[in-house]
Amino acid sequence: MHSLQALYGGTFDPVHYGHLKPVEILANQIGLQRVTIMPNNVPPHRPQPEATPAQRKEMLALAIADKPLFVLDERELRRDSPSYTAQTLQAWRSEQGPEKPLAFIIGQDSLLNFPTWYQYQTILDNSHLIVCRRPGYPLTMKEEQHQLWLEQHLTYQVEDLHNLPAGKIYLAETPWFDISATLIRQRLQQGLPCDEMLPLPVLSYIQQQGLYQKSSN
Ligand SMILES: Nc1ncnc2c1ncn2[C@@H]1O[C@H](COP(=O)(O)OP(=O)(O)OP(=O)(O)O)[C@@H](O)[C@H]1O
Ligand SMILES: O=C(O)c1ccc[n+]([C@@H]2O[C@H](COP(=O)([O-])O)[C@@H](O)[C@H]2O)c1
Repeated sequence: MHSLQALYGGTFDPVHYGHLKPVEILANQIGLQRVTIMPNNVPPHRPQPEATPAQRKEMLALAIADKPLFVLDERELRRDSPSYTAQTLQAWRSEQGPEKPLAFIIGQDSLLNFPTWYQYQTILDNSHLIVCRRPGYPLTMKEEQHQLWLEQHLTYQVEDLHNLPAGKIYLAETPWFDISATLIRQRLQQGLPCDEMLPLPVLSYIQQQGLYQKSSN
């Protein structure tokens, strides 16, 4: 019996409840024992984050310290080249063997941009995609060919994620959390409170490090 392993990649500049809460709920819904959080080093499709890799890693460590569901994976932090998910998942698949069910978790906004990712079609050869809902983003792909691609891979059966090694896309029914790292960076820069948006130890660390104070957004 192979248990489903899930990887959750992101820039996490900073990590917030919009990352953590949907995935905790998802884990309960579909029976995930463990979620591996993987911060990228060089995000492929966006400017370099404001916080350093070490600071983003430390914020994640603080955020998950009391959450045994999550473990941290530093593999992308150790690479100086762009953190292409296709390459990371290829390596992960080689380590885990061909039978193990593997999944990569993303938010709805990432699904919409997914066809622009490096070698995106190979990602489903190595893992499933699990998509969490996010307010403000449509449920359908911008281009018809990508909508067709999505529909070809969609499953509504949680069992498929546990029984097949890869290849399915599952749109999870997680609640909306209207939080983004951009909003947090902007609010901090304006001196507005963010207590409801991210764990207190992360907020204290941000203040202690003097992060997100200049107007870089
Ligand atoms: N509020 C949210 N609800 C659901 N998924 C989210 C949410 N925020 C982020 N995600 C997902 O988490 C992953 C990592 O996101 P990321 O670290 O870029 O956070 P972000 O808040 O989108 O950052 P930024 O505002 O800097 O672009 C992505 O797959 C993204 O879709
Ligand atoms: O491989 C790619 O081309 C690619 C393009 C955009 C994003 N990703 C990955 O998707 C995850 C979420 O990205 P982001 O930018 O929303 O933090 C993170 O692990 C990124 O490395 C990957």
